[in-house]
Amino acid sequence: MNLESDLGWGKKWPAPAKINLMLRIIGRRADGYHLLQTVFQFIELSDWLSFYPVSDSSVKLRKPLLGVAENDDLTVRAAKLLQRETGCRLGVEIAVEKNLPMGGGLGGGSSDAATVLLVLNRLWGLNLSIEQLMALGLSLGADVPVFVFGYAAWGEGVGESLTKIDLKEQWVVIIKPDCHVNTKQIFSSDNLTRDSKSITIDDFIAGQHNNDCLQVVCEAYPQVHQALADLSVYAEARLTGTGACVYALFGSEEQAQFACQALSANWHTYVSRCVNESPLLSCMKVGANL
Ligand SMILES: C[C@](O)(CO)[C@H](O)COP(=O)(O)OP(=O)(O)OC[C@H]1O[C@@H](n2ccc(N)nc2=O)[C@H](O)[C@@H]1O
Ligand SMILES: Nc1ncnc2c1ncn2[C@@H]1O[C@H](COP(=O)(O)OP(=O)(O)OP(=O)(O)O)[C@@H](O)[C@H]1O
Repeated sequence: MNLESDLGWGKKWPAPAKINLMLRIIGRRADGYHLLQTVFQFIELSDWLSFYPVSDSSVKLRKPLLGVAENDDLTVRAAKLLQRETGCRLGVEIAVEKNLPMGGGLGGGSSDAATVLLVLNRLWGLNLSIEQLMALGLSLGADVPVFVFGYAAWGEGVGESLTKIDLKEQWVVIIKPDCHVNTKQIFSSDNLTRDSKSITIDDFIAGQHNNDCLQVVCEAYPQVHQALADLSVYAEARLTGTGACVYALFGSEEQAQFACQALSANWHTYVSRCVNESPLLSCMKVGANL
């Protein structure tokens, strides 16, 4: 193996999805962003990113995503942000294998950005700390910090104040209804609950799983309402983030596959495993021991 591949150039790095196990909106900041209480857990379902050296300081995508201009892509924005912040003059070509549905509430774009921050920090030899990368990530989107943090977390603030939490690692069945939910549109709704009472981690563990975006999302997107109804035949069905994906947790892979198979006649479904440590973090630990 040569030095380039030892470092991780050309290797495939995961950008896993997240689910929100509950989401409460407890206030709103002067800039319009909402103050949340949420619980993040990762799932193994991932996009995969590879990085290739280039001879100049350009940042480019091997193949831009359909419907996303190259310079708007969160991967490109993350790489350019790192260059700006550190003065790094190295460039990169990024290849993205996109598996996570866009506008699904699974945080795919945010996770792609976090993978770029963490992996290029290593490949470009920048030595930024996790805290510095989380702060940079926050400027790209409220969901980016948790993917840099790398552990299941109780999230507060706009989602950036994170406390590690150990959750049961169950199996998850996800339905992706045939619609893209625009996060900004949901957070702008006049009908959104913005004054939920704060709860504690113990309240969540005792069973408070509500998502304050649920009603507004279901009113705007009847498919999401129908997906929740169909999934709740098998287990408690919940919305992740602002949707559109809905999910249910199962104690075993067999139970999850059973529900998934029945639902897949009418819906686009996924089965995956919930994990407390981000698959990216697990991968980076292996890399660090080379
Ligand atoms: C719904 C969640 O996915 C839950 O994890 C996140 O809160 C959303 O995170 P995100 O998609 O990374 O959000 P951003 O890209 O930062 O913001 C998208 C839009 O959502 C709104 N937004 C987002 C997060 C937040 N705490 N309050 C907000 O009001 C803002 O209007 C913003 O214009
Ligand atoms: N690499 C990327 N992957 C996915 N979407 C991206 C990416 N870069 C930019 N975007 C834009 O971000 C939007 C949200 O995509 P994402 O997959 O993160 O959905 P989401 O999980 O619902 O997140 P959000 O809550 O931000 O809407 C997309 O519709 C797309 O326009």
